[in-house]
Amino acid sequence: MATIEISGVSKIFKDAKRKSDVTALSNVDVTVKKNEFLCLLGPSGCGKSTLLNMIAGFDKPTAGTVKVDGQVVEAPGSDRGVVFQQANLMPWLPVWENVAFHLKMRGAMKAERREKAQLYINMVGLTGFENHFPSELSGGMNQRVGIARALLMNPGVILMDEPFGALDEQTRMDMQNELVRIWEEHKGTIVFVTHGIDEALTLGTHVAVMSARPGRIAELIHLDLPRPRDITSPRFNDVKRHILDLLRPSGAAHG
Ligand SMILES: Nc1ncnc2c1ncn2[C@@H]1O[C@H](COP(=O)(O)OP(=O)(O)OP(=O)(O)O)[C@@H](O)[C@H]1O
Repeated sequence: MATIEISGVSKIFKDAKRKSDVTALSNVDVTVKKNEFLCLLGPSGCGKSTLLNMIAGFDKPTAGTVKVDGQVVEAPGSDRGVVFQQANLMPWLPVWENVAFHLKMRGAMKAERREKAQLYINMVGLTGFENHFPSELSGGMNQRVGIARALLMNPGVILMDEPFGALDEQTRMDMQNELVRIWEEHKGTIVFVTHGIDEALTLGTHVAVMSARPGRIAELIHLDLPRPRDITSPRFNDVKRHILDLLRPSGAAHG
């Protein structure tokens, strides 16, 4: 069964101040199967975050439906973990308490929280930093904490909105490799928003190339490339060239 089914989804934002509406998404259909890794790729403003927010349950479509495991999404839920561009950690809590935060909300005892947190801290490569505070860690490490926090609830779906966008190039590449390793180990369905073509091609099993105004899926590409992905390989560059064509305004119009 498909994990995520997006059918005929449109989103219109009412702009009362300017008396004009913004059609952020128009008639989007995408299906993401269990354990697939879908990258939403497209230019700024094409509606990537809007689509992700609707899967997360932060917002609702104007038309169409978003289903996760057959249920229409009405609100956020622990079956979907979300990682944003900024980790949004609680600065007054040490790493392990941030990672186990949702468990605390559920009333879990300290010993259980500490034990569970350690599993996921180890998984994201932060062993030894359990008692550090967010301000004592680098941006990349803070993002690892955010990823560990999302993984801890063992959600079937992880939604990531440009999680490595604020990191330097080297850290971003390290984090991409880490994420693929975690995904291969942990499994689960991932939807990952990016405007980096190399990032999408390094990570995904699929890339949904989006075009702007109004946002729609120009093409859903299945990435049949071996892992680890070699960004210098001819096949990688063939797909990259095809995506660049799709993203050109004329290509998108015909896509
Ligand atoms: N709450 C809102 N109210 C009004 N318009 C909005 C709102 N949220 C998004 N939009 C508009 O919808 C369109 C899509 O925005 P969205 O943030 O989803 O794009 P994006 O592809 O994620 O962009 P970026 O890559 O720059 O983050 C944009 O034109 C944006 O201005």
